Amino acid sequence: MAVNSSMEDEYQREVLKKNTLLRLLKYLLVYKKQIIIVLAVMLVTIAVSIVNPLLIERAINIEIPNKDVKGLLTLSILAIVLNILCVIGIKIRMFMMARISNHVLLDIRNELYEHIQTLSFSFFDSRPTGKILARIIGDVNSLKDVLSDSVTKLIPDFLTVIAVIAIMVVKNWKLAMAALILLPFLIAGMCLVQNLSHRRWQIFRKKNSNITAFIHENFQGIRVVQSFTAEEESLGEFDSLLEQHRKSFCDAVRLADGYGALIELTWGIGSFLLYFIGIRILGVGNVGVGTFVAFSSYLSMFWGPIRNLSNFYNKLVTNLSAAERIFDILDTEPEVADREPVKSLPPIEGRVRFDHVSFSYSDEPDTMVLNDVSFDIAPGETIALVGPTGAGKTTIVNLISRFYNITKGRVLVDDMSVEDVSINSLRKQMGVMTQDNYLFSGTIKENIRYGRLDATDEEIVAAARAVNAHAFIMEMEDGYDTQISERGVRLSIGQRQLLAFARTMVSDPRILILDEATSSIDTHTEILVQQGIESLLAGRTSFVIAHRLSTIKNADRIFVIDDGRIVEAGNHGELMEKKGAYYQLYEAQFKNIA
Ligand SMILES: Nc1ncnc2c1ncn2[C@@H]1O[C@H](COP(=O)(O)OP(=O)(O)OP(=O)(O)O)[C@@H](O)[C@H]1O
Repeated sequence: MAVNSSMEDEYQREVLKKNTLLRLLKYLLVYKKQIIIVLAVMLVTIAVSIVNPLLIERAINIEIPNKDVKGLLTLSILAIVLNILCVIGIKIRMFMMARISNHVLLDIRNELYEHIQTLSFSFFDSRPTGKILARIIGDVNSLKDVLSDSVTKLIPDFLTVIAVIAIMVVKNWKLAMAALILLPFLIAGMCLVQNLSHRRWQIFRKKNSNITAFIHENFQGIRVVQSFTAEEESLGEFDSLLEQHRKSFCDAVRLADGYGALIELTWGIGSFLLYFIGIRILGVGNVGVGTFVAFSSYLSMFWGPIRNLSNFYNKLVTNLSAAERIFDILDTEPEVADREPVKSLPPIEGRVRFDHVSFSYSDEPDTMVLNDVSFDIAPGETIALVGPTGAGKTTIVNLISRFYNITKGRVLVDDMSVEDVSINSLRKQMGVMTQDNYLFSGTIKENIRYGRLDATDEEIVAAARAVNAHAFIMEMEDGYDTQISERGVRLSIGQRQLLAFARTMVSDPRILILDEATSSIDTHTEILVQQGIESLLAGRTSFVIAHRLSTIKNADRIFVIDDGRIVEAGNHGELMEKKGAYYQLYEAQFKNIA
């Protein structure tokens, strides 16, 4: 199913819930030492809470009838000390557990982020950024409660239930049976409800992710939305997403609420049975008031945790779908990956060869975007790629950097197939400049240094000078230390291009891929940009998806691409003489641009 729209639900594999749970617990086990301390503290607090009713029973059955004030006082002091210890213990365990679960969330988020970085273009092509964000932020956040509750609630509640049952059975098994007789019904109800509930929470998560994707996409494109005055339509779509979200939440929560009522009912009937059987069948005289009071306390100590456990179970079912979504991404293998045995590409001269390359973005037949493309480029040559839109120019350059796996044929760099060398060693020697020229928030210097992280300040200035960016940078308030915001919105389009040139210049790649921006800029900046391009291209093998006549004319060879094939190749003069596809393109497109 398509996922590249905020209006569509993502496809998600059905995953065995038990596996998801075990996998989540593995993250907790990294902190087993701290968890052991939490559990030890917890055992003490549980023991104290279980002893409490026994103290009351003793007070009512023995000390009060015997009017033993000293005994009562001793019991009270003991109860106070134990309960203070219990409160301190609870605070310690809560603090420690909050820290552990926070660490686990960071670990998961880190692993997710690291993994997503390894995924190929095809992964990002098929998913809006908002949906990826929803998984890294929203889904990971919703695991927080499950993680901390699984240790701070699940284990103590479970232990409490076991301990209370044991004490009740030892003290009076008939009363114990009376109190617990409804438990099997509750468990059966829980099993019935959970499958349905899980599915509904899965739907809710998808709707949630659609909203994040929509908001992200809309704010990214806010300039387009506002300039086309499409706010109303946007709002309409958003309302519809909110409505779907509300409905999915209500569907899921209705089940959860119904289940909560069932627990309360079972608790009430359990208490009734305890008193009924105790008084009518066993007789108060046979049981003792103190024992009744103690049993009544145990009953709430029993049903309280049972209620917590089922709430936890509910939460688990709710959030397990978030965990599944996270693991779904972690299990996605990068389509483009190093092939074993992987070799590092040694420093290259810059020869590039396409050997009968065909390529399709999808697995479906008859969708070839490139058809049997072959060429051989000598080191240092500049190739201009021209052709109608959608012809396959970007696709050709994407394959040189191996952003996608080639469907048929081979791409060779210095006679080594790009599929046989490590992706890292290949891309390190390439400079890829798309029209996007993405700049990050930070200083100008940091943005240029992104090209090569160990570049010195002098190298950064030299690179900026070489591409004509130095002058405008020095005119800014803090020169190279001027802060720019995300995407460089404070800069003009021409300035952004010059900065992107400097960033590539500092990385000093042997092979340069440049998608020339088409946007028109003022004549002065245009001259600067043209000179910048010339300095960038000098001495490197360059592929330019060319839109400037000057670049095309200066290129050693021009490839005219049409329908995924090279239909003509040669320099400007040769192709003009030929009066073929290039000549027509020149007459139609390039003749009138300087
Ligand atoms: N990520 C993608 N997934 C699927 N199809 C794609 C993808 N990118 C491009 N295409 C398709 O591949 C074909 C070639 O696209 P490409 O971007 O290589 O063309 P182009 O010559 O660079 O066009 P332009 O000059 O408009 O940028 C087009 O039909 C396009 O729709």
